Amino acid sequence: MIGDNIFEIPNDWEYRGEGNSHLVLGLPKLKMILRIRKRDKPRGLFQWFLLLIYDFFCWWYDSYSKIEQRDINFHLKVMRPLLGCEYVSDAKQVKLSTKQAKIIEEQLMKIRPDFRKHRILHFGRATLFHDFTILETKNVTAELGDDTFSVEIKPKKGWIPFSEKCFPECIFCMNQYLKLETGRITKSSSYCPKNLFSGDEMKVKKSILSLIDNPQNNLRIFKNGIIVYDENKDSSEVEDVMRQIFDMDNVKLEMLLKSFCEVIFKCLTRRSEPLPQCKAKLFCKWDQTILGDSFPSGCILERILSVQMLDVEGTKYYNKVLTDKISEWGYVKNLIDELDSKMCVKCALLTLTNSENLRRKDLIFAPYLVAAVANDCSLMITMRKVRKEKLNKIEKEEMIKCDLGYFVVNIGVFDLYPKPMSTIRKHEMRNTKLLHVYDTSRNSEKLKIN
Ligand SMILES: O=P(O)(O)O[C@@H]1[C@@H](OP(=O)(O)O)[C@H](OP(=O)(O)O)[C@H](O)[C@H](OP(=O)(O)O)[C@H]1OP(=O)(O)O
Ligand SMILES: Nc1ncnc2c1ncn2[C@@H]1O[C@H](COP(=O)(O)OP(=O)(O)OP(=O)(O)O)[C@@H](O)[C@H]1O
Repeated sequence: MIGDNIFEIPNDWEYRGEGNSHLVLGLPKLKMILRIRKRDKPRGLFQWFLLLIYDFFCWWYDSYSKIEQRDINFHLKVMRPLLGCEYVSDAKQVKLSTKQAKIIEEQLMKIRPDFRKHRILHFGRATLFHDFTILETKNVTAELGDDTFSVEIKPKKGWIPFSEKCFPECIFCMNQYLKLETGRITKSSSYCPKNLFSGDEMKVKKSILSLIDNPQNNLRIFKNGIIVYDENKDSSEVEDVMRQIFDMDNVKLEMLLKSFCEVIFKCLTRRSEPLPQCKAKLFCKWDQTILGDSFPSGCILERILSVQMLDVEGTKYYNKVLTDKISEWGYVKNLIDELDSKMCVKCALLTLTNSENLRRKDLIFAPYLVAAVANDCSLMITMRKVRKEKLNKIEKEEMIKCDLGYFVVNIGVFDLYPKPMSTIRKHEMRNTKLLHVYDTSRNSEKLKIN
């Protein structure tokens, strides 16, 4: 917490976007984003009244701030070391005044998408993170274009754990049938996370094209922090966005898209510094043994996939051993308290959960729940084109090159807060539903053909 002082939201704030659990404001002058928790909107006067009383007690005991700090600790002490500090932002909790909060809430009503309005802002829980749509160019000597573009990808689950190997398709692909049925999407996506996480150049590039064709909530493109392409735009608008990214008028769209895929592929598979040496080396290398040389070491695809791979067994197993006595969030504090600081987080986590005399029983579920965060996180590639190409050798090596020029880039990962224990039950129910909907959809397709 920044003292107990109230954080003044700067006047230049802008609505950046929101998911199911958080709403995000961009704060351009601070180069930060403010990520505010959301909660269900109470229905009826009685629920509002209960919430008011509950809020009062939470304020009295400072509970909201403690809960937010718990999540920040998980972000900083579990997810950040697993993915690498170069990809994950620091985090600082802030307190907002009720008056400010009300003003912002009112102004946001006009901007927020209707399907997200059933959740309201939980101003007791807010945190500042680095704004990944801003590119640090202090050390770049080359002349750069004026605009910064950011490509946000929510890659979803690319790893198939043991009990899901018999599923007809991956969770993302099966979920398309369910989302079609519930009206969340109008057209099925040809994107598949397994292809993106294959590391294979052709498959990764094909995945990027699929995301452009049908972005859903898996692709967004920003220009200087303002959305220019997402599921709400017409796919024909991508041409103008590509022209702006490459700063080129006389090149065919096909060539622009080819170069875009080239840049994104190179970013997703860009080698990075190895994680700090782990003396134990018990589990930190096993995923690399499985992955072989599919990826350049330390690239963002490898880092996310290796966290997803912490779930070896799959939902079915964890759901079977889960009892109702286990609390929703207790595992987060227990995990942070029990991690052995002499090992890397992966070794410490798996040593802990494989130990025969595990003191905190809820830690058995930690690998699954940490993997669940990696299955749902997002990454952002931020880039600015080099205007004049008189670059020295070192500059060229640091930049990303494609047929249409050089780019300065940065890669960030976010949405790394813990998930509650009930996520396991939720996933088990979802999987049952997915299999059912998949089956009925396929059967009705077959009937149509016959
Ligand atoms: O269950 P999934 O795979 O559909 O993922 C949920 C996401 O749906 P998606 O399929 O990406 O559209 C969902 O995203 P949307 O609300 O659909 O944009 C959330 O990210 C949800 O996480 P949480 O409940 O906010 O912590 C996600 O729930 P978790 O699975 O991470 O618990
Ligand atoms: N550090 C960041 N830098 C730039 N933009 C960000 C950052 N964090 C979040 N955003 C933007 O805010 C949006 C919502 O944030 P986030 O994904 O964390 O919300 P969420 O509700 O937790 O998501 P989900 O529905 O996946 O659980 C993102 O889609 C992204 O566009």
